[in-house]
Amino acid sequence: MRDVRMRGFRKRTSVEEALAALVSRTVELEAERVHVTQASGRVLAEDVAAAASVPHFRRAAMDGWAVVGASTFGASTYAPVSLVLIGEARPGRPFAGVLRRGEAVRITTGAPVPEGADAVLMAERAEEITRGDQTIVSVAEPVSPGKHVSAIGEDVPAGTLVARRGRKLRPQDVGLLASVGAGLVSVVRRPRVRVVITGDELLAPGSMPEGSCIVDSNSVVLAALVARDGGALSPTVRAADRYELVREAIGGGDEDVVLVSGGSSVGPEDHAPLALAEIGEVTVHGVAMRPSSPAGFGFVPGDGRPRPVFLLPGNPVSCLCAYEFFAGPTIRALGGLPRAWPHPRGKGRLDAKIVSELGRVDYVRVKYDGARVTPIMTSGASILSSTTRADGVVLVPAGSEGHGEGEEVEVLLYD
Ligand SMILES: Nc1nc2c(c(=O)[nH]1)N[C@H]1C(S)=C(S)[C@@H](COP(=O)(O)OP(=O)(O)OC[C@H]3O[C@@H](n4cnc5c(N)ncnc54)[C@H](O)[C@@H]3O)O[C@H]1N2
Ligand code: MOO
Repeated sequence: MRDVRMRGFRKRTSVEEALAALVSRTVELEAERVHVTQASGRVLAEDVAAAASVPHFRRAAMDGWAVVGASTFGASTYAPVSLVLIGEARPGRPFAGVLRRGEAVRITTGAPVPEGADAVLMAERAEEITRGDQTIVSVAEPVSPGKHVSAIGEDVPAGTLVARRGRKLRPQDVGLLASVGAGLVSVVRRPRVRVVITGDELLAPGSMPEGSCIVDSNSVVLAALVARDGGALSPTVRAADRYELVREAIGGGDEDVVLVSGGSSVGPEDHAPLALAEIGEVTVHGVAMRPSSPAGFGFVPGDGRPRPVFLLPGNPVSCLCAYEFFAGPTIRALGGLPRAWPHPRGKGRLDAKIVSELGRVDYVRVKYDGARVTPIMTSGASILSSTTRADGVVLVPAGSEGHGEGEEVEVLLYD
């Protein structure tokens, strides 16, 4: 690779071209089977059909008595109908016999409705009276057949498709999968991600900034972003600004994705691009975007597939921005999720213009109140607080020189 250090970038790749190079070389990982109790948040790798109906028996929807509806017809407070109580049904403890007209079985919600019964009379609509050695259910109101009886498959009939391949399973999805009898579920393997933090000046998160050292914030941001995108993070690797150490940190390990923070640019200590070129390939270095123009990526050989390595500029906003444009979509795609930015979107009118350059994509931090979009002025790539003051970002496409005051724009919201 041509060493661009201290010479600068002659040509920058467009965001579009850079993304295309990633799309063509990063495909969904293989599936693995996990227990349904561990499947929330995972992406289904296969369609799942219900192996069993829910419910798989006729189920009482109310507490009361199971009856033959027709035997209560004509009942009123003045002329109650008497039914003979012949037993009890509880959830998990069904009534074993067959119920006939004129009979009642005490039943609680969730219990199987006895054979012969076709309705459940609510507890409020009748009362039990002891008459001799019999218990009589005195019914003051008729109940129609079918009332308060959940049919087999009312919730899910057996054989129904309950979740499609590609779905990111939500808590209620895994609940439904469990209820139809799913045990092991086939999900897309989570991409394993290695974060390499370079920089002699960096102290581990949790430290107090001191002397000429600053606290590494990029690994904290990246860890949260990787988790958001479904990646499984390995322990952070810290490399001092020495070529061999950076090369070892990038090449070591067997993670599916490597994120390298810092040392991406053209200074004498910016070893990451050269190290990547030595152990693999630099596909893109220098992108027509702001911030993050020194961003890049390439591939190192992996077990059966090339593993993408992302060069994320050290400046905190640039690091976040390069992740969002390139690493995030790739990690999501490897894990079976859409590449598209996961941010909720809003629309609003700019109350100040945004100036960009033709051919360059801009990542502009803005405040957004649901209607007005205000670009944040102090917005250098080293100003991480510009992203915490912002509610979201406006992306200015390469084909635009910016947006005028009053123009309607789309905002990608940070939460
Ligand atoms: N001659 C040129 N110089 C620079 C260019 C250029 O095109 N030509 N690009 C500038 C831009 S833009 C950026 S961005 C930076 C990116 O450089 P590096 O990726 O090599 O980043 P570093 O030099 O390592 O660090 C930059 C800055 O960020 C701080 N930093 C680094 N890592 C972290 C971290 N983990 N947490 C918090 N802050 C971090 C570091 O201390 C520096 O202040 O290059 C410009 N130069
Ligand atoms: O692109 Mo640098 O990423 O502006 O600070």
